[in-house]
Amino acid sequence: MSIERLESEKEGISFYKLCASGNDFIVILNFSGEISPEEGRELAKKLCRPKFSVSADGLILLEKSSNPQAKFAWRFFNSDGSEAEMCGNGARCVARLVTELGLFESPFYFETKAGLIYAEVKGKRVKVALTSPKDLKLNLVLRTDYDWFLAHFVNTGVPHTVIFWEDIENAPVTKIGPKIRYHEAFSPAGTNVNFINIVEKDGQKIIQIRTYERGVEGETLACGTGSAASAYIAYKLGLVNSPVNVLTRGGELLTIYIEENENKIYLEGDTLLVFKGTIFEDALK
Ligand SMILES: N[C@@H](CCC[C@H](N)C(=O)O)C(=O)O
Repeated sequence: MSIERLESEKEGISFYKLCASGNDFIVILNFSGEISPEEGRELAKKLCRPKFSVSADGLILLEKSSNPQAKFAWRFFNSDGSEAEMCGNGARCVARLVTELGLFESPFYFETKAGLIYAEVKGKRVKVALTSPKDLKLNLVLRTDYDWFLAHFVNTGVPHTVIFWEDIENAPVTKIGPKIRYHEAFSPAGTNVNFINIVEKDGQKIIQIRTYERGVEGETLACGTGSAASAYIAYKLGLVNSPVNVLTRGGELLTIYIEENENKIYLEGDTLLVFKGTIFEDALK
């Protein structure tokens, strides 16, 4: 393919690349519905690959919603092509994108498989209200072929298991993560797995977190719903007060607000608009 042809090529899928605290996403405007869910799954598998393609933790299709309360809907695909009900950091990214593009004015609601998400955008800072936490289970004993673990569980849009681990630098994220992710206690949906430690800095408690993500099948630099789940569990155990600061593996702080009266968790942090691009044929083979 010649440079001239590449430059003049009008065909191809336009996309945006965004990042929230090191959790990165490819976002495609699919309001025409041209890309089917099956094609979305295939695109995620191809385009999320590092080195061979754009590289990302997930791919998001923005679509029309039939819910009168929602401005739009999304389909979220993990990098392995699996579809997830929700993604906190992805939600912050799309809220920023549609606002920057002038498509919708903040605040607004949008539709996910987990339910309606409320979003407020202030420049690059985005705050979203997640779906109400459900299925809370504290103090589960999980046996694995390696060892047993004391764990906690909550669904903050997607399923999350939380394990306290003091030496967070050496937490066995990729060794034990998959064993818990596929543990029979969470079958068939599986779970994301968060290792957390609470430290005190300048009189303030901070949760350090590392997450093994379902559908990425590895550690990511941040997980919004995982940070929310961890803060919620630490709060329920009486270990922290709201708002809770969560230090992600990527080094950014996320702020989690727990509103008991509304039974809601809010997730706030910065977002990055990284680039806009066009996918060429070669990358779709
Ligand atoms: N990184 C996300 C969660 C994405 C979905 C997750 N991998 C799953 O399949 O449950 C976040 O920021 O919440």
